[in-house]
Amino acid sequence: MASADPLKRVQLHDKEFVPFLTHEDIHERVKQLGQELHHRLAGSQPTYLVMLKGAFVFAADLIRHSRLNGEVDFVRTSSYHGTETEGKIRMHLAPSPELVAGRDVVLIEDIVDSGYTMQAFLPELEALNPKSITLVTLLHKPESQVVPVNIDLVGFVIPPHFVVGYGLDYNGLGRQLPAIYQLAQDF
Ligand SMILES: O=P(O)(O)OC[C@H]1O[C@H](OP(=O)(O)OP(=O)(O)O)[C@H](O)[C@@H]1O
Ligand code: HPA
Ligand SMILES: [Mg+2]
Repeated sequence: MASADPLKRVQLHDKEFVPFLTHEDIHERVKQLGQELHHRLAGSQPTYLVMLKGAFVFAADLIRHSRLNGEVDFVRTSSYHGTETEGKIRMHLAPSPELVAGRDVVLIEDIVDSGYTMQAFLPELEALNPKSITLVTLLHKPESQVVPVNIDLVGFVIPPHFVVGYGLDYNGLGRQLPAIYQLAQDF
């Protein structure tokens, strides 16, 4: 995994972030994940369920690389204030039941960190009776995970530092960055 230029730090609100994964690292891995999805779900017309807001950039790339003729739907939850989860998951937008019932659902997350979001959301999704659920996350922080989550595909296993970019935010900022950065004060 190539490391990004250490000189290009970014400032978001009160915090500084240092490069961690380059756009090229991410692009290469997302392409592989798309190909893996293509093989796993060959012959299916899945529903891609995108967890807003964080997963919108990853999902846009992953869906195109998977080359499967599926439908897209969106879910929106939130729980983070600054760099910490509040532990309480708020549901702002629920999935469309008709796009889940009897369908192969590809649930697209940007990150599984504490696991609280998936712990709260997966039972709600299962209650809508999908044919199958394939959980894909770009990033996974196993050392930060508090509750167990069954993840089917992981882009990068990363250390327990707060990250931004490629859809992920710090208090709303940083989602537009093409690369991924880690919180500088963690080093
Ligand atoms: O495993 P967890 O500790 O629950 O963290 C993962 C969740 O946290 C982030 O969402 P957030 O609540 O920040 O909302 P956002 O996607 O709108 O930024 C991220 O997008 C995941 O959905
Ligand atoms: O490290 C993170 N960065 C941004 N959002 C997040 N949501 C959970 N963990 C993170
Ligand atoms: Mg967030």
